[in-house]
Amino acid sequence: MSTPDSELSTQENPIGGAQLERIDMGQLKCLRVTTSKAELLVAEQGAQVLSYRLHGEEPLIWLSDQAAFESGQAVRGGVPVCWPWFGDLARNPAQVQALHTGGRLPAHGLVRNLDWLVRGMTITEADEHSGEKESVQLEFSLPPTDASPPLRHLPAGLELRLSIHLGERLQMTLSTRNGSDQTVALTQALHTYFAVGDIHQASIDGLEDRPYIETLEGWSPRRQKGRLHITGETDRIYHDLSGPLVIRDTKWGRRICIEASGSSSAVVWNPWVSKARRLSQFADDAWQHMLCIETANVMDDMVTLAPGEQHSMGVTLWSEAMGA
Ligand SMILES: O=P(O)(O)OC[C@H]1O[C@@H](O)[C@H](O)[C@@H](O)[C@@H]1O
Repeated sequence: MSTPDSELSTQENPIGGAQLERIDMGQLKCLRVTTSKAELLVAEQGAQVLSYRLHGEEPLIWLSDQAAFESGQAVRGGVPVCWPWFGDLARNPAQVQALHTGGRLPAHGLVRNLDWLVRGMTITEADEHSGEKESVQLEFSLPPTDASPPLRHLPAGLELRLSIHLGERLQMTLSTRNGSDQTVALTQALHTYFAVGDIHQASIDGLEDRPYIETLEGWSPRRQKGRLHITGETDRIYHDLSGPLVIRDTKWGRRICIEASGSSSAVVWNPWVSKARRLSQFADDAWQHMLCIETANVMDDMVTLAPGEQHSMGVTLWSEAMGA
């Protein structure tokens, strides 16, 4: 059965089974979802998933031990939403840059440290008669562009939503609708920080033979040879992706599977030793236990929307025991 928003108490779902609670983490209002299989924590600021773990297992999504839960500051870890540009605006296609001539132009766009609106929370209980599976659905939207000062330079009527579905797997879908009267070009990412037992024993399948941009060496074009092992600072933009990406984590004996839709590019990032020391909310040795694989629409994979058009980019995550 589904529980409409109004029936959800701020403590827990009185029906039992899956629970949804409102909690504060420092200055941030958060939603904590607990199902029979997993726990998920999401901040209303940035509609940022902060952590995700299956009960009894290591976290799938990494959250920094030094995370600051402060208003106006993106949290280090989880899944920050990068929109309507990814990374440094100056590195984006000319059509994307052309839309942003006023206001602040921070790395990764404008929305990861804004308060989003909670549009819906739905709990579906398992029902063996109907075959319904237990799940929780959260719906967030960005406030209208004219209601939030950092968004006022965007074309009026541009809308952004994030749907988060927690069932057997975690699914996130970022949808943009161009309700403005002009064509809009944007880049974006679901900047997922994955947790790994030991980066030296982790590798990524699914990038073999794919073209990529090596941002650490003059943004030069390269081609991936074989499976990717992370052996130093890594900051790459992969293109022409089609199948799932898989993190093989030998230390924790599991695979994390990442299936994207509406996206053919991904960013792979690990700061390694010296950049780790310069990062905010990041312990000096934290690089050993995280790996970002960011489901994206970047560079030639940017999204162009005529008035009235919409685009959705999604990612589904799950883990499997190695050898299974
Ligand atoms: O520190 P930030 O702004 O959250 O960015 C973290 C990293 O995000 C990655 O997406 C970029 O490719 C890196 O270059 C960057 O360092």
